Amino acid sequence: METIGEKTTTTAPPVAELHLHIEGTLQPELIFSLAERNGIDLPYQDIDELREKYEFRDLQSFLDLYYANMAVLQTEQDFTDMTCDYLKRAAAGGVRHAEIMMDPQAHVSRGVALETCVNGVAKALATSNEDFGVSTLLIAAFLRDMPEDSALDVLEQLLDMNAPIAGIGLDSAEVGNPPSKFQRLYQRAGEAGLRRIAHAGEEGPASYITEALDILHVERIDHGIRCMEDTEVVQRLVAEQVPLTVCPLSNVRLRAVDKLEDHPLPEMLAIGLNVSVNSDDPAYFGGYVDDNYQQLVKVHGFSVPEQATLAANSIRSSFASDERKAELLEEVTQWVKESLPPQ
Ligand code: HPA
Ligand SMILES: [Zn+2]
Repeated sequence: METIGEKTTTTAPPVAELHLHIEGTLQPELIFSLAERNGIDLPYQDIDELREKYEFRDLQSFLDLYYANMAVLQTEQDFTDMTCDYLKRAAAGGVRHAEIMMDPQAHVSRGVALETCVNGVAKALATSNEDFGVSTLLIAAFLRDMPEDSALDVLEQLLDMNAPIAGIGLDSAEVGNPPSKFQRLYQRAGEAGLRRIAHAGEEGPASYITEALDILHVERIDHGIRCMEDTEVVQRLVAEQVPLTVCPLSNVRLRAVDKLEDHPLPEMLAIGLNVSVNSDDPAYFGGYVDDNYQQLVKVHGFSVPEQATLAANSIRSSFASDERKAELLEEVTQWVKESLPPQ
């Protein structure tokens, strides 16, 4: 769709992807080829049968399949191949910087060594800028439906092995697992100099956002869309410009919103929240970050300037160096010039 006259464009802007689970990039084709490589029997006959399961009722129904499919990830090479596949596709869609979450507990609990999953992903990230033009950071995400002591144990192992992680995150089943459950984990991460982010306000209430900020001292909120239910929380997020890494297609596919037309992102942008657009688990939710942008243009008529604001928010909210941020913000400026109709 090329509708420059309406100030929209088919190409998404250069962005930083800040909310991406690397295990959520496992495409069905790769699941089947890794299963064959590792001699793993899958409970599906073919890719079509697997894809039929991608109809989710809620976050948990997705997580059940997300964790089950990880069974094919056994060797360092498996993790490297998965990460390279994502970086190649993300780069094609305009991603220039990616801060990638991985769930180490989901792998060590399957008998995969911590070094295997960490080194496998890290090997792909080490040359991502040269290979794909994407600068990257790795974030260890911890499972909130497991005990805090399990997370603390894995974090200590990551620190002991000097794992190349920039920060920690908190994901998995949100309701009933409030951020306050992980106060010691986040205190330890802060003492170790790690950046801190957390999922909050996806299915959980706006109060989880407040807990993540005041008890875990996070710098970014993953999702955060349920802030819109609490005026005071919204006012604080606007005043403090707390980054919210929103995932529109994910919210539709996990039924956090009924359809994209109902998504609060346009209002969130309009009232001055510091929002970015991300793909979350693109292999499961029908699109990479550029597909999210294109759906937002199609359904909500996001203009070139609005897309540029979202892109600039993603870059400014990243943990990239100031030099890298300036470089990417200049690319967004150039994208706007190329996307707007000639004066
Ligand atoms: N929310 C919680 N846990 C997750 C998600 C998410 O969006 N994606 C992968 N694990
Ligand atoms: Zn997520």
